[in-house]
Amino acid sequence: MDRVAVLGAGSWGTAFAKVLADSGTDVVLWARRAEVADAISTGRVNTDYLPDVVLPANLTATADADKALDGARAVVLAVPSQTLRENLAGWRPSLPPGATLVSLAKGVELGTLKRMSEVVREVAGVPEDQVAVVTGPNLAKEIAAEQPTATVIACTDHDRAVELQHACSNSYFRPYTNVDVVGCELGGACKNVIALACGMAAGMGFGDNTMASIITRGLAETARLGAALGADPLTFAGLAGLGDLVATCASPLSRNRSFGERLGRGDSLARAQEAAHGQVAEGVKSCSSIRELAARHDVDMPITEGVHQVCHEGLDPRVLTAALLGRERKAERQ
Ligand SMILES: NC(=O)C1=CN([C@@H]2O[C@H](COP(=O)(O)OP(=O)(O)OC[C@H]3O[C@@H](n4cnc5c(N)ncnc54)[C@H](OP(=O)(O)O)[C@@H]3O)[C@@H](O)[C@H]2O)C=CC1
Ligand SMILES: O=C(CO)COP(=O)(O)O
Repeated sequence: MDRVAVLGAGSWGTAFAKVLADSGTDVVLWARRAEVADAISTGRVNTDYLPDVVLPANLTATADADKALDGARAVVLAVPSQTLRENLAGWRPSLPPGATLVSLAKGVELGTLKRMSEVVREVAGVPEDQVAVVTGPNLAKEIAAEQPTATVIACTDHDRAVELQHACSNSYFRPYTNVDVVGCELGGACKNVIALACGMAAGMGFGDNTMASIITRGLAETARLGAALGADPLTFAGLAGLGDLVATCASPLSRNRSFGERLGRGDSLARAQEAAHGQVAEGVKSCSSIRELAARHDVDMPITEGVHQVCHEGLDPRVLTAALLGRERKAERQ
């Protein structure tokens, strides 16, 4: 692939731009603040998000989105889920015709309850097969440090997914393709909410049995939602499902898990938000949209419901624990 634009120079946008560049693809990275673009251009470092990582020479940065988009074969969208619609609407006039539009965001839009690829299709006015999603166990800091990982490129157009796969394959990053966009996106969005629950459990002092139980039951409720929305059930056993769930729920690098941990230790939502230093913990908003989506499709998601109540209705995580344990007894695969 000749040239790729990455729009959004936070942790994952910057790390993914590095992955592309290290795979031999020329990349232009757009940062919304000129000082971030300047620091990358002059010092080869994103001082705000990945201060210890030297970025390769075939990665250039700009604060001018038109410049980044000019002639790009693929456009990677690396902004938070809840701002993607507004950002993309601004970029739409400059999107190169036919370019693959790639979402990195893991969330479900508040209000519309749309997945990110649905938002992209709607705002950019492109067909489903022009939109791809990259998702999997991909903690940005580890990838920026070139620690080996795998990921999934989901697109209904297999050839487009393969083209992107070539553009971002290297010695530390191994992308697989998948045509189940619905399942892959739901896996990425729902695991953030389950990671908040795991963080809460850790904050309350619970150990590995509790974590494993939340992860496994979290996967069960994610798969139930997936089934209702037409996802392939096997996707949830793969990198975009179980893989990302395990990485995010277990890692101290996860913003969602860390956020939940603060709530579990008794911090208020406002204090947890302050401690996030402006970095996005997508599950805090997506717990509400996913809960609504589940209700619309009559799907039972008790952990997601509880996380929503802790984050937005002031429920004490200890009360949530008691409520989850006190639910009506049932068979595991009911
Ligand atoms: N970090 C990770 O490990 C991974 C993240 N993801 C997903 O990728 C997406 C992006 O996350 P990530 O890069 O980590 O987020 P960060 O919080 O690290 O960075 C967010 C980026 O988006 C920019 N931004 C914030 N608000 C707006 C806005 N209103 N308009 C335009 N740009 C904005 C920020 O700019 P500024 O610096 O100027 O505020 C920053 O460049 C999320 O959906 C996340 O779930 C997926 C896999 C891994
Ligand atoms: O999506 C991620 C790892 O795959 C990053 O998780 P956090 O957003 O919780 O840091």
